[in-house]
Amino acid sequence: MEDKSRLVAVKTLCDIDENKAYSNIRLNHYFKKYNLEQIDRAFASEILYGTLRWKARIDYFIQRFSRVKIEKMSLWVLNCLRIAVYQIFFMDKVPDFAAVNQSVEIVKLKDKKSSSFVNGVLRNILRRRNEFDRIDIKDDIKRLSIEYSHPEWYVKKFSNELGRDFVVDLMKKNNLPPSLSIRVNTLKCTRDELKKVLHEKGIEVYDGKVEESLVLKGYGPIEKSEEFIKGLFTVQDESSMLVSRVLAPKPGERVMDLCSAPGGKTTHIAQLMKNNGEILAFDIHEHKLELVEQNASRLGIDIIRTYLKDSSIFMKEFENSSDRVLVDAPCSGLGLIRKKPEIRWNVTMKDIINLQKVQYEILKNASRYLKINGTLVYSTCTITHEENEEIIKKFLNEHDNFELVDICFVLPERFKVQTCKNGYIKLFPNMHDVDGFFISKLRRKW
Ligand SMILES: C[S@@+](CC[C@H](N)C(=O)[O-])C[C@H]1O[C@@H](n2cnc3c(N)ncnc32)[C@H](O)[C@@H]1O
Repeated sequence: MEDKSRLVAVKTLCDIDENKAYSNIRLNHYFKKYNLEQIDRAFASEILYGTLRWKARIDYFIQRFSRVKIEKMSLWVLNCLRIAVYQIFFMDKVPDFAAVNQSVEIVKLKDKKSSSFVNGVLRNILRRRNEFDRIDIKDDIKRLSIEYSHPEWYVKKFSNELGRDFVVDLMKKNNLPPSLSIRVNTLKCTRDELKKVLHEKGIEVYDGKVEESLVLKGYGPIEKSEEFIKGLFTVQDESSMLVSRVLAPKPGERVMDLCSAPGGKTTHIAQLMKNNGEILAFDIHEHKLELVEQNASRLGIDIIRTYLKDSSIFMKEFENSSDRVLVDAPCSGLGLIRKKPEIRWNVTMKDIINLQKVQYEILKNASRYLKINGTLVYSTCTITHEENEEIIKKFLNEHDNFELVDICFVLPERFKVQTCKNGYIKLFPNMHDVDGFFISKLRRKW
């Protein structure tokens, strides 16, 4: 089997469909297993992420040309069809015959007798390729769901909450691969210094919207670069960088980060504290806490102590002890659809409702670890009001010793939306060109 890239894409797609696996983790697993070169990794990633993004649209088209219902196909067969359709309609440089033949070859690896079926459907599709844009659905929500390849519940929910035009714009943005932002490790160098070094290496690099961010275009495997290994930067989205800025920790303070892994914000907090003070970093997963430690060590940070704990259970020993507490809560992740397109297919409304419970418990506990006048930041990488505004509203109803605090002055101009003076912001990829995020800041009054 020559074509390992496409094979890796099909295997990863099947893992995601079968086990709700994370795309990046499975992809890396197969990259190593099949020993893929950089160029093949890039090709596999493009096919995988593109297919995931356009899955509903691709499936709709496949169904039109197949007598067998999609639900009746094996995942192996279906994903071989999907990647071929993606290549035919979304990748200019792939010849049709290569897309078709390679999928037929991959099907044979597991299911020889289905190869003629796959060949037939794909040849049919090629003959009537001009019909790809035809969507014969009257219902507006259902049609948008196919046209922009998002689940119906998503289109319905956010059309109601944010308006139809906004959601169309959001879905368009969700379907575009984002640029890569990195956070300069200001403990080791300045933004200008790192920019110069990367520029000299031929990387297209620009100042980002946050003080310590750089945005890279057309980058390679940046995490293998000498600068990364030396700890001069961390890969982090700009909206995520704003969280630690809103927390605004100072050198010498004690900060608790209750959901810390893999440490993006924890290490940023350490940076803002000039590696002076104390950060207690909690998480429920041991293997993820190891990442916090590895990241801290690479970045030259030594004020972080990790704790394997369930933050939804109150820890009496930390009561009234901290200047600042961060709750970067586990959430549905719907703000990250650009980077992890599978999230849209894996999350359900039931998940969102279930997450509310743990989010609220962690926030409630967090409030008890603060000293009087202490700062509490609650953030998520999702855009649902259930996991954001509703949590804060309930918290304030039950905690009259807390108030929301104006955060406008810490935000770069571009992010100053109306609500920031009321103590919170919600960021959207289509409005702010960053991951979708919610950030709120509270103060303990007494
Ligand atoms: C949004 S991620 C945190 C990202 C992290 N703050 C960063 O910037 O790199 C949420 C984290 O919460 C952890 N988590 C989930 N439930 C938890 C719980 N009950 N107690 C502590 N951590 C939990 C997850 O393992 C995950 O690492």
